[in-house]
Amino acid sequence: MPGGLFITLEGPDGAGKTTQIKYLEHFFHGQGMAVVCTREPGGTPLAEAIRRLLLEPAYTPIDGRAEILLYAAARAQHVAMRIRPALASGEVVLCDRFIDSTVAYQGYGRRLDIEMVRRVNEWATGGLLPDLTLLIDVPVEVGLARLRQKRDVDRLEGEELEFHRRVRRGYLELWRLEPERIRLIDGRGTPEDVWRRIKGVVEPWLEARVKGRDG
Ligand SMILES: Nc1ncnc2c1ncn2[C@@H]1O[C@H](COP(=O)(O)OP(=O)(O)OP(=O)(O)O)[C@@H](O)[C@H]1O
Ligand SMILES: Cc1cn([C@H]2C[C@H](O)[C@@H](COP(=O)(O)O)O2)c(=O)[nH]c1=O
Repeated sequence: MPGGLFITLEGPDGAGKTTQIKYLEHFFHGQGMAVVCTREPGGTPLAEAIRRLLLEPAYTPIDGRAEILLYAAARAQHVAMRIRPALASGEVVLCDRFIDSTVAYQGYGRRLDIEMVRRVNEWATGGLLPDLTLLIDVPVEVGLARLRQKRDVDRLEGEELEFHRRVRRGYLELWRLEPERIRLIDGRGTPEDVWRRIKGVVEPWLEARVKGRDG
Protein backbone atom coordinates (compact mmCIF):
# COMPACT_ATOMS: atom_id res chain seq x y z
CA MET A 1 0.00 0.00 0.00
CA PRO A 2 1.83 3.18 -1.13
CA GLY A 3 2.33 5.77 1.61
CA GLY A 4 1.53 3.40 4.50
CA LEU A 5 -0.96 3.98 7.28
CA PHE A 6 -0.32 5.74 10.54
CA ILE A 7 -2.58 4.72 13.43
CA THR A 8 -2.13 5.92 16.99
CA LEU A 9 -3.62 4.72 20.27
CA GLU A 10 -4.35 7.21 22.99
CA GLY A 11 -5.96 7.33 26.38
CA PRO A 12 -5.41 7.84 30.09
CA ASP A 13 -2.86 5.67 31.92
CA GLY A 14 -3.96 2.05 32.11
CA ALA A 15 -6.70 2.41 29.46
CA GLY A 16 -5.47 -0.72 27.65
CA LYS A 17 -3.53 0.72 24.70
CA THR A 18 -0.62 -1.73 24.85
CA THR A 19 -3.04 -4.66 25.12
CA GLN A 20 -5.11 -3.52 22.14
CA ILE A 21 -2.12 -2.77 19.91
CA LYS A 22 -1.38 -6.51 19.90
CA TYR A 23 -4.88 -7.30 18.62
CA LEU A 24 -4.45 -4.60 15.94
CA GLU A 25 -1.08 -5.99 14.88
CA HIS A 26 -2.64 -9.44 14.47
CA PHE A 27 -5.57 -7.94 12.54
CA PHE A 28 -3.35 -6.07 10.04
CA HIS A 29 -1.08 -9.09 9.58
CA GLY A 30 -4.24 -11.02 8.75
CA GLN A 31 -4.88 -8.47 5.98
CA GLY A 32 -1.43 -9.30 4.55
CA MET A 33 0.01 -5.93 5.59
CA ALA A 34 3.48 -5.23 7.02
CA VAL A 35 3.17 -3.73 10.51
CA VAL A 36 5.49 -1.75 12.77
CA CYS A 37 4.44 -1.51 16.44
CA THR A 38 6.06 1.29 18.35
CA ARG A 39 5.47 3.65 21.26
CA GLU A 40 6.06 7.13 22.63
CA PRO A 41 8.08 8.24 24.31
CA GLY A 42 10.41 5.68 22.76
CA GLY A 43 10.71 3.66 19.59
CA THR A 44 14.43 4.30 18.95
CA PRO A 45 17.45 3.82 21.25
CA LEU A 46 17.77 7.58 21.92
CA ALA A 47 14.04 8.07 22.46
CA GLU A 48 13.91 5.04 24.80
CA ALA A 49 16.76 6.61 26.83
CA ILE A 50 14.74 9.85 27.06
CA ARG A 51 11.72 7.75 28.13
CA ARG A 52 13.68 6.36 31.06
CA LEU A 53 14.56 9.89 32.18
CA LEU A 54 10.95 11.06 31.84
CA LEU A 55 9.35 8.21 33.75
CA GLU A 56 11.89 7.91 36.60
CA PRO A 57 10.22 9.04 39.85
CA ALA A 58 13.62 10.08 41.28
CA TYR A 59 13.65 13.05 38.85
CA THR A 60 10.46 14.54 40.34
CA PRO A 61 9.78 17.44 39.96
CA ILE A 62 10.63 18.20 36.31
CA ASP A 63 9.95 21.74 35.13
CA GLY A 64 6.97 21.85 32.72
CA ARG A 65 9.04 23.35 29.88
CA ALA A 66 11.84 20.82 30.37
CA GLU A 67 9.25 18.03 30.34
CA ILE A 68 7.56 19.03 27.08
CA LEU A 69 10.92 19.54 25.37
CA LEU A 70 12.08 16.06 26.41
CA TYR A 71 8.88 14.51 24.99
CA ALA A 72 9.36 16.58 21.83
CA ALA A 73 13.01 15.55 21.46
CA ALA A 74 12.07 11.88 21.77
CA ARG A 75 9.29 12.38 19.21
CA ALA A 76 11.48 14.21 16.68
CA GLN A 77 13.97 11.34 16.71
CA HIS A 78 11.23 8.72 16.52
CA VAL A 79 9.45 10.40 13.60
CA ALA A 80 12.64 10.96 11.63
CA MET A 81 14.32 7.59 12.24
CA ARG A 82 11.43 5.17 12.50
CA ILE A 83 7.95 6.41 11.63
CA ARG A 84 8.58 8.30 8.39
CA PRO A 85 10.84 5.57 6.91
CA ALA A 86 8.24 2.88 7.71
CA LEU A 87 5.41 4.92 6.18
CA ALA A 88 7.52 5.60 3.10
CA SER A 89 7.97 1.81 2.71
CA GLY A 90 4.19 1.40 2.76
CA GLU A 91 3.99 -0.18 6.23
CA VAL A 92 1.23 0.17 8.80
CA VAL A 93 2.65 2.03 11.80
CA LEU A 94 0.80 1.37 15.08
CA CYS A 95 2.00 3.83 17.69
CA ASP A 96 1.16 3.68 21.41
CA ARG A 97 0.71 7.44 22.13
CA PHE A 98 1.68 10.39 19.92
CA ILE A 99 0.92 14.14 19.67
CA ASP A 100 -2.45 13.95 21.41
CA SER A 101 -0.70 12.69 24.56
CA THR A 102 1.30 15.92 24.70
CA VAL A 103 -1.81 18.07 24.32
CA ALA A 104 -3.67 16.01 26.96
CA TYR A 105 -0.83 15.64 29.51
CA GLN A 106 1.30 18.77 29.08
CA GLY A 107 -1.53 21.01 27.81
CA TYR A 108 -4.55 19.98 29.89
CA GLY A 109 -2.73 18.07 32.67
CA ARG A 110 0.12 20.53 33.32
CA ARG A 111 -1.92 23.51 32.09
CA LEU A 112 0.70 24.68 29.57
CA ASP A 113 -0.64 26.92 26.81
CA ILE A 114 -2.42 24.63 24.33
CA GLU A 115 -1.38 26.63 21.25
CA MET A 116 2.26 26.50 22.33
CA VAL A 117 1.94 22.72 22.87
CA ARG A 118 0.53 22.35 19.35
CA ARG A 119 3.37 24.41 17.89
CA VAL A 120 6.00 22.30 19.67
CA ASN A 121 4.31 19.13 18.36
CA GLU A 122 4.17 20.52 14.83
CA TRP A 123 7.85 21.47 14.92
CA ALA A 124 8.96 18.11 16.35
CA THR A 125 6.99 16.08 13.81
CA GLY A 126 7.38 18.33 10.76
CA GLY A 127 3.57 18.32 10.64
CA LEU A 128 3.06 14.54 10.54
CA LEU A 129 -0.47 13.63 11.66
CA PRO A 130 -2.00 10.19 12.28
CA ASP A 131 -4.47 8.88 9.69
CA LEU A 132 -6.55 7.46 12.53
CA THR A 133 -6.42 7.79 16.31
CA LEU A 134 -8.17 5.35 18.63
CA LEU A 135 -8.91 7.06 21.93
CA ILE A 136 -9.54 4.36 24.54
CA ASP A 137 -11.44 5.99 27.34
CA VAL A 138 -11.76 4.70 30.90
CA PRO A 139 -12.48 6.50 34.17
CA VAL A 140 -9.08 7.39 35.62
CA GLU A 141 -9.70 5.29 38.74
CA VAL A 142 -10.20 2.20 36.56
CA GLY A 143 -7.00 2.73 34.56
CA LEU A 144 -4.84 3.49 37.59
CA ALA A 145 -6.24 0.52 39.54
CA ARG A 146 -5.34 -1.78 36.61
CA LEU A 147 -1.75 -0.51 36.63
CA ARG A 148 -1.32 -0.60 40.41
CA GLN A 149 -2.36 -4.26 40.48
CA LYS A 150 0.65 -5.20 38.35
CA ARG A 151 3.62 -2.92 39.09
CA ASP A 152 5.01 0.18 40.79
CA VAL A 153 3.72 3.42 39.28
CA ASP A 154 6.05 5.63 37.19
CA ARG A 155 6.52 9.41 37.59
CA LEU A 156 3.44 10.40 35.54
CA GLU A 157 1.17 7.67 36.91
CA GLY A 158 2.09 8.87 40.44
CA GLU A 159 0.57 12.33 39.80
CA GLU A 160 -2.46 13.35 41.87
CA LEU A 161 -5.92 12.14 40.79
CA GLU A 162 -6.97 15.65 39.67
CA PHE A 163 -4.07 15.73 37.16
CA HIS A 164 -5.31 12.46 35.61
CA ARG A 165 -8.87 13.82 35.53
CA ARG A 166 -7.72 16.92 33.61
CA VAL A 167 -5.86 14.63 31.17
CA ARG A 168 -9.01 12.58 30.55
CA ARG A 169 -11.15 15.71 30.08
CA GLY A 170 -8.48 17.00 27.66
CA TYR A 171 -8.67 13.83 25.58
CA LEU A 172 -12.45 14.06 25.39
CA GLU A 173 -12.16 17.68 24.27
CA LEU A 174 -9.69 16.64 21.52
CA TRP A 175 -12.18 14.02 20.35
CA ARG A 176 -14.95 16.65 20.20
CA LEU A 177 -12.69 18.91 18.13
CA GLU A 178 -11.57 16.20 15.66
CA PRO A 179 -14.19 13.43 15.57
CA GLU A 180 -13.15 12.31 12.06
CA ARG A 181 -9.56 11.48 12.97
CA ILE A 182 -10.09 10.60 16.63
CA ARG A 183 -12.52 7.76 17.33
CA LEU A 184 -13.72 7.25 20.88
CA ILE A 185 -13.64 3.69 22.19
CA ASP A 186 -15.20 2.65 25.50
CA GLY A 187 -12.28 0.95 27.30
CA ARG A 188 -14.39 -0.74 29.99
CA GLY A 189 -15.09 -4.48 30.01
CA THR A 190 -12.76 -7.31 29.10
CA PRO A 191 -9.90 -6.88 26.58
CA GLU A 192 -12.00 -8.91 24.12
CA ASP A 193 -14.98 -6.53 24.58
CA VAL A 194 -12.73 -3.56 23.87
CA TRP A 195 -11.18 -5.28 20.83
CA ARG A 196 -14.64 -5.93 19.35
CA ARG A 197 -15.38 -2.19 19.61
CA ILE A 198 -12.04 -1.28 18.01
CA LYS A 199 -12.51 -3.78 15.20
CA GLY A 200 -15.95 -2.30 14.60
CA VAL A 201 -14.25 1.03 13.87
CA VAL A 202 -11.07 -0.14 12.11
CA GLU A 203 -12.59 -2.64 9.65
CA PRO A 204 -14.94 -0.16 7.90
CA TRP A 205 -12.31 2.59 8.13
CA LEU A 206 -9.74 0.39 6.35
CA GLU A 207 -12.24 -0.71 3.74
CA ALA A 208 -13.14 2.92 2.94
CA ARG A 209 -9.48 3.87 2.86
CA VAL A 210 -8.48 1.07 0.49
CA LYS A 211 -11.49 1.85 -1.76
CA GLY A 212 -10.51 5.54 -1.77
CA ARG A 213 -6.95 4.70 -2.81
CA ASP A 214 -7.91 2.15 -5.46
CA GLY A 215 -10.57 4.47 -6.86
N1 LIG B 1 -9.99 -4.41 29.30
C1 LIG B 1 -9.19 -4.66 30.34
N2 LIG B 1 -9.71 -5.06 31.52
C2 LIG B 1 -8.93 -5.32 32.58
N3 LIG B 1 -7.58 -5.21 32.59
C3 LIG B 1 -7.01 -4.80 31.45
C4 LIG B 1 -7.78 -4.50 30.27
N4 LIG B 1 -6.92 -4.12 29.29
C5 LIG B 1 -5.68 -4.16 29.83
N5 LIG B 1 -5.73 -4.58 31.11
C6 LIG B 1 -4.63 -4.74 32.07
O1 LIG B 1 -4.41 -3.44 32.61
C7 LIG B 1 -3.02 -3.14 32.68
C8 LIG B 1 -2.73 -1.93 31.78
O2 LIG B 1 -3.00 -2.33 30.44
P1 LIG B 1 -2.15 -1.77 29.24
O3 LIG B 1 -0.68 -1.84 29.55
O4 LIG B 1 -2.64 -2.41 28.00
O5 LIG B 1 -2.63 -0.25 29.29
P2 LIG B 1 -1.95 1.04 28.71
O6 LIG B 1 -3.04 1.96 28.33
O7 LIG B 1 -0.98 0.68 27.64
O8 LIG B 1 -1.15 1.57 29.97
P3 LIG B 1 -0.07 2.76 30.02
O9 LIG B 1 -0.87 3.98 30.20
O10 LIG B 1 0.81 2.40 31.16
O11 LIG B 1 0.65 2.75 28.71
C9 LIG B 1 -2.29 -4.40 32.25
O12 LIG B 1 -1.98 -5.14 33.40
C10 LIG B 1 -3.31 -5.15 31.40
O13 LIG B 1 -3.14 -6.54 31.44
C1 LIG C 1 3.90 10.64 24.58
C2 LIG C 1 3.63 11.32 25.88
C3 LIG C 1 3.43 10.59 27.03
N1 LIG C 1 3.20 11.21 28.20
C4 LIG C 1 3.02 10.40 29.43
C5 LIG C 1 1.85 9.49 29.43
C6 LIG C 1 2.27 8.32 30.29
O1 LIG C 1 1.98 8.64 31.65
C7 LIG C 1 3.78 8.28 30.09
C8 LIG C 1 4.18 7.20 29.10
O2 LIG C 1 4.06 5.97 29.71
P1 LIG C 1 3.18 4.77 29.07
O3 LIG C 1 3.34 3.65 30.06
O4 LIG C 1 3.79 4.45 27.76
O5 LIG C 1 1.78 5.22 28.95
O6 LIG C 1 4.14 9.55 29.56
C9 LIG C 1 3.16 12.59 28.29
O7 LIG C 1 2.98 13.16 29.37
N2 LIG C 1 3.35 13.32 27.15
C10 LIG C 1 3.59 12.74 25.94
O8 LIG C 1 3.77 13.47 24.91
